[in-house]
Amino acid sequence: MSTESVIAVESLVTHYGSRQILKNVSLEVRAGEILVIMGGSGSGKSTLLNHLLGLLRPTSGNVHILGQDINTIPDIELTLLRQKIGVAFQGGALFSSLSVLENILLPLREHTRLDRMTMEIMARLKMEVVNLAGFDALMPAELSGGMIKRAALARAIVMDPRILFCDEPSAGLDPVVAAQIDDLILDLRDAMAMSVVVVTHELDSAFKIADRICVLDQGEILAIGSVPEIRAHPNERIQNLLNRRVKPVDLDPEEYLRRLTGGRL
Ligand SMILES: Nc1ncnc2c1ncn2[C@@H]1O[C@H](COP(=O)(O)OP(=O)(O)OP(=O)(O)O)[C@@H](O)[C@H]1O
Repeated sequence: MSTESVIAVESLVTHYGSRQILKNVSLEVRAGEILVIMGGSGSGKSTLLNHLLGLLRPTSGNVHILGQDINTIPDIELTLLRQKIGVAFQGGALFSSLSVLENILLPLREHTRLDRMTMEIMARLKMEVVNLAGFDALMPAELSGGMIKRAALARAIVMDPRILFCDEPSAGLDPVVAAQIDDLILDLRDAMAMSVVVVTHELDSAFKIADRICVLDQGEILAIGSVPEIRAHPNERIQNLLNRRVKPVDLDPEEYLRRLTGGRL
């Protein structure tokens, strides 16, 4: 694995209204690695992912993707940068009125001027890779959960991205199908020499695919390290997360009263 970094996040702070959600988050993603961002519900995973995609602006701090500051680059360069990034959204985000093939063709139609036959060949190559060959004409409603995830992955990699983002790739799948998706992500990284950022709360999946795991809790990074390092980490909050022990969040009494009264006190 290279030490070149494809993503660099520095001192990221973000708020929703007056509430601080990410607290001084810094991390890097190295070329060719699979970095798993892991954390419980509400820990800030989706918020962090949205920052990495340039969909949210931070209160302070910055995010560099492939060497460019995603919050300050001109729109035209942002469009070019986005072509080097593939995103497999949670739930697939397939267009229900388009067939599997048409869904996978979308990025090529949007970003290239290739002729139809070339685009179809490129899309079908990726359908082979994700084991969906021959399912061109099926509509999203006709797909199983695992097939939806595979179609979303095929669409995310159709432009041969440098970085692939996967949001909860195995959530909602039975264990066997979830394990197949994990294997597919490992195969894709090896075959396409991409960096992969996976957001998940599935421990088994994280331990199986991660080169490094970033543990997020209440908007802060508790640790970043290899699977053995995270498993053996002495931090109690990390061990609680790994052992699925739910510890009540320390609540400020004033904040608690404000919540109970709907902000009227
Ligand atoms: N649009 C929003 N407006 C206000 N607060 C928000 C918004 N989106 C998220 N939050 C809050 O920010 C915190 C982090 O949410 P986020 O969705 O990033 O967590 P998550 O780790 O992805 O959770 P999950 O695994 O349940 O999806 C939560 O407390 C959530 O309530």
